[in-house]
Amino acid sequence: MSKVRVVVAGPRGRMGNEAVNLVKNTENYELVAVLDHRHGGKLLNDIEGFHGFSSVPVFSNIEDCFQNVQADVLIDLTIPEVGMHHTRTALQYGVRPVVGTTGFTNDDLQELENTCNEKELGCIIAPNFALGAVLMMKFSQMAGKYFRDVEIIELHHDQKLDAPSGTAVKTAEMISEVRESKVQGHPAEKETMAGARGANFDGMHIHSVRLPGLIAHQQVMFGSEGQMLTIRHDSFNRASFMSGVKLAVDTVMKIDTFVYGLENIME
Ligand SMILES: NC(=O)C1=CN([C@@H]2O[C@H](COP(=O)(O)OP(=O)(O)OC[C@H]3O[C@@H](n4cnc5c(N)ncnc54)[C@H](O)[C@@H]3O)[C@@H](O)[C@H]2O)C=CC1
Ligand SMILES: O=C(O)C1=N[C@H](C(=O)O)C[C@H](O)C1
Repeated sequence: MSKVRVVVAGPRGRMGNEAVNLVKNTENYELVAVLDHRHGGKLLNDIEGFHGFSSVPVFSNIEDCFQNVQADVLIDLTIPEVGMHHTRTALQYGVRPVVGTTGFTNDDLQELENTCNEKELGCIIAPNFALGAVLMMKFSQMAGKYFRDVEIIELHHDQKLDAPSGTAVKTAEMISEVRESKVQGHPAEKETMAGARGANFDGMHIHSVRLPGLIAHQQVMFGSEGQMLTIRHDSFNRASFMSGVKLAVDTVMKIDTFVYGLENIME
């Protein structure tokens, strides 16, 4: 069986670094290139912290990359604007994107879905690759059918750029598919300090906590008369995301559609 040829975008990042090691340590994967805006023209081996990658070229321009290297899958773990450009370009070159980068807009997602349909090419966008987090979202969706009052509290490290997290947005979207709409709290509720009630998604509130020491955590709280249900997931390291990245890479090779959320491919 031929190997899956993978390009990783963002190799020096916290997630990109884990993804490079995942590809390196997976027998039927081959790391054919990386995309890094600072080190184009080098070999990955020449970048501090990477050893044993003497045959892996670094590109700063994705077009150059796909014109020079044959790839099957792009794993993108960068920032939203760059991730969107990478994903669009990968699809144009027939390379299947697996995207963990968060912060894409609904318009971005719609555009990518349209392109995938047009090209009949697989693409997986997953706001969270941790299988436990995906279950946390699914369990929250189940609960949302019975509890209309929901507060989502996501907690992350203080280097995170986007708020609320992609996971919190996806959780709210999934709950709102089954929850009867409700504006929560007192009808006359007034914030005496802006932001006190967090972001508002269909009447549900989302609160973003940022602290050094945290990695990625979320709890979804459901309240009702005389009872409360809390569903919580914690990622204590970035390795927690890698089994989901592998599932996505393996799956994207077999599909020709657009998938938003790992829950759609977990059996
Ligand atoms: N789906 C999931 O399970 C997870 C998703 N994430 C998301 O993945 C993304 C990366 O997260 P981290 O690795 O923690 O961030 P990080 O800050 O450690 O890494 C960001 C990467 O983007 C690259 N980058 C930054 N600006 C760039 C530019 N202008 N052009 C090209 N590359 C650029 C950096 O070189 C770096 O490699 C974020 O969007 C984050 O929300 C993070 C953890 C899990
Ligand atoms: O930036 C992070 O760290 C994470 N980002 C993703 C998100 O925005 O949901 C996934 C996970 O929570 C870690």
